[in-house]
Amino acid sequence: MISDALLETSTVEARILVVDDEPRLLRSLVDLLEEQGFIAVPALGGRAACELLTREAFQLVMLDLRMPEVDGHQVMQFIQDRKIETPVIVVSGESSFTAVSRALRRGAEDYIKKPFDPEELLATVGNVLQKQALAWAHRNVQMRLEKSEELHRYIVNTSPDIVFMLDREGRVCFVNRKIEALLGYKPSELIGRHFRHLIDEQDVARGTYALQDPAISAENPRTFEIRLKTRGSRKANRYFEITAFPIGDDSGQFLPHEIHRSNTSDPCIYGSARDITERKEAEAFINFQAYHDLLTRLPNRALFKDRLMLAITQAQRNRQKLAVMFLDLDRFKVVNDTLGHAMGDRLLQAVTQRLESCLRKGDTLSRFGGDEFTLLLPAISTHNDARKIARKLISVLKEPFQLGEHEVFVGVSVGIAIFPDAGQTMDQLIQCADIAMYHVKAGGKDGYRFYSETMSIGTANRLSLERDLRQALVNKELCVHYQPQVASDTGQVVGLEALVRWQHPERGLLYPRDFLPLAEETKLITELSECVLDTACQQMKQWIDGGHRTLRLAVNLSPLQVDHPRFVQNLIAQLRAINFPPENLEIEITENVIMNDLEQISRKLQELAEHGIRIAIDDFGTGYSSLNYLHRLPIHTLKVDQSFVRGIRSGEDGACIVNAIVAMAHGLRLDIVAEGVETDIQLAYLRNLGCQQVQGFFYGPARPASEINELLGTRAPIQAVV
Ligand SMILES: Nc1nc2c(ncn2[C@@H]2O[C@H](COP(=O)(O)O[C@H]3[C@@H](O)[C@H](n4cnc5c(=O)[nH]c(N)nc54)O[C@@H]3COP(=O)(O)O)[C@@H](O)[C@H]2O)c(=O)[nH]1
Repeated sequence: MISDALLETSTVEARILVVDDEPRLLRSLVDLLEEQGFIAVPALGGRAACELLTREAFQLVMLDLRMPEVDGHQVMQFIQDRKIETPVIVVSGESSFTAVSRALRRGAEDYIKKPFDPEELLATVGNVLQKQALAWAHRNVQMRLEKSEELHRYIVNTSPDIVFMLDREGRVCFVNRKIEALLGYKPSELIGRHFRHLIDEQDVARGTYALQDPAISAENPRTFEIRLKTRGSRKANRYFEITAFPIGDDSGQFLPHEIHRSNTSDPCIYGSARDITERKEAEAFINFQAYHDLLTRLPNRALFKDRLMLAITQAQRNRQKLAVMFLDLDRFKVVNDTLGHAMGDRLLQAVTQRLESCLRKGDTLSRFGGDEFTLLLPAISTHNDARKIARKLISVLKEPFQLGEHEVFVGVSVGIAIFPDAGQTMDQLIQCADIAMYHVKAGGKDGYRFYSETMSIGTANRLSLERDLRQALVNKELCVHYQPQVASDTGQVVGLEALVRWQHPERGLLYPRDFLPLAEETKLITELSECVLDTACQQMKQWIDGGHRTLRLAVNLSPLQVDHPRFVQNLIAQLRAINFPPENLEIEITENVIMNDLEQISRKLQELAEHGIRIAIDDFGTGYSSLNYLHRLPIHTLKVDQSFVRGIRSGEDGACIVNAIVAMAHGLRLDIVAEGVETDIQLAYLRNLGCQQVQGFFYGPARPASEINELLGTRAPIQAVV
């Protein structure tokens, strides 16, 4: 190894090791060299020379050949073995061809014959030293170059970006090792392949065009985003930001070694590719979030409106129809409130899946908020197309949902608005579908309706109706009608259900379906129900005091009323105020009210039962599926819903359900009242089944108190209304 100090020394200051076994000759050679300004170090014999070469560095060795013990050939062997890179000039009395060629083969630079000519010797020394200095300088440059290339190679290979070069045809001439980490290809397998093979199919045209653009230059590089294909990775492609520009013709000489070995022509384009996959994914997520509902992954309101606007434009252009549906889940609140929000979320996801299973590719289902969905069916031919889909949606949601260990039932109310009949604009169509949906809800839920103009009139009237309802409570326009509950075996009236009516000054007698949904929406229901309870209790008190001691009053309670924190105290206070016997009162609540908050309801009902008030479950069998609560609550009566009673007449299924409910009520020792009895066949069937009490148009509708007075006055069994 050559030390830097030696390299920097001029040939004049060179240290020269002079080796001879003849002291006189040695001295004269040293003197001659020192006179010329060299630093001459004498070594008397081969052994001394080897010792000095081991310890010190020299730029030249002047070496005698024939020496005792260690001769000149052995010293050269020593120099060779130790890889000492000091040139040797042999100064010897031997001049045979064999001796000279042997010395030169061993590595001697030159050969001077003794006795030597001082001038010739000095000229040879100067030549060898200069040659040596040149060789060392060249080696030095070479080493620096190698180091520099190594450094650049390191920089290129450890770059966080892919660095590449392409030839004029677009074939890869060079690519750094980063490509393996990012895309899974070894650089060697890409050399010679066209860059286009790496580009994702969707971006090939854009990518190749960008690289061929004649406008790009080193000063004006082209930067573009593109997807590159991966190999052996979970992702099929990754996003890159590529910066590329053409390189000059003379760049070839600076190129990495491997380029020259490849089967490509000269590099023409230099580029770097930065992996921006994470940024792209984050952007995509933010974008997705802005236009989708994260729970269901459905388009949100904004995206739905956008798609609807486009669909309207297209439908207008092609003179086609389209349908907008507004879907609102029935009984979702009950599940959410009773089983918790996590279950509510799972239900919404499951509902989404089922709804999606009914749709075609071009349809857009969106979550509008809460348990509301909207659906766009672009380009339908007739109302019938929308009708079929609506029926399908309703039918798939009818099946129970399994949420963990809970089996729950929801339904859906669907309002449909058809373009252009219902409206011409996006907002009009959504609003009309919403109005139609509201009418489905008001009419008993779980169904569909097409929007019609008359619905809007109703909607416009809602505001005035609300004002009127407030006024009605003040003006005492609400009245109570009573429907008899009759013992199925004797025909005796055993109870009366209080049902509210509204004697509207202009519209005449209104029924609960005309105003109760509005009363619930506006929260006027609490006041209304209290007013009904008060009127009915006062009236019933007169009948009880008149001798009908066991006559029972059944009153419907609204969920809001029951939900009130002072519900029990208020009810008891109300009864006490008129001295009403609590055991003559039966409150009717639906299963949904119970499931709203089972714990709290259970406490409240327990308190009421302790006061002697009876509790009936209204519309039994139509609400929440879990029957657990029957054990946990103080329930006295089950009221079989009219829909099941109707089934007695129309088919086996309805009758089966009635059979099951009556059997269960017997098993649980509960009273049973069958609602909606309209025919003697139904009455006979129920009586045979052991259903003790019935109620329905067979015995007449709810009637004003005056008519009930007459009915009770006769004390005879009540007659069927023919
Ligand atoms: N919170 C309050 N809710 C009330 C009050 N009054 C009524 N309601 C609720 O409105 C529902 C509808 O009541 P209504 O229109 O009066 O209908 C009742 C009966 O008229 C009807 N019925 C009775 N027999 C028959 C029949 O043979 N056929 C037939 N098609 N309908 C019949 O059923 C309704 C009674 O049902 P139910 O209450 O389930 O016993 C009503 O359901 C109440 O929920 C009120 O003051 N407060």
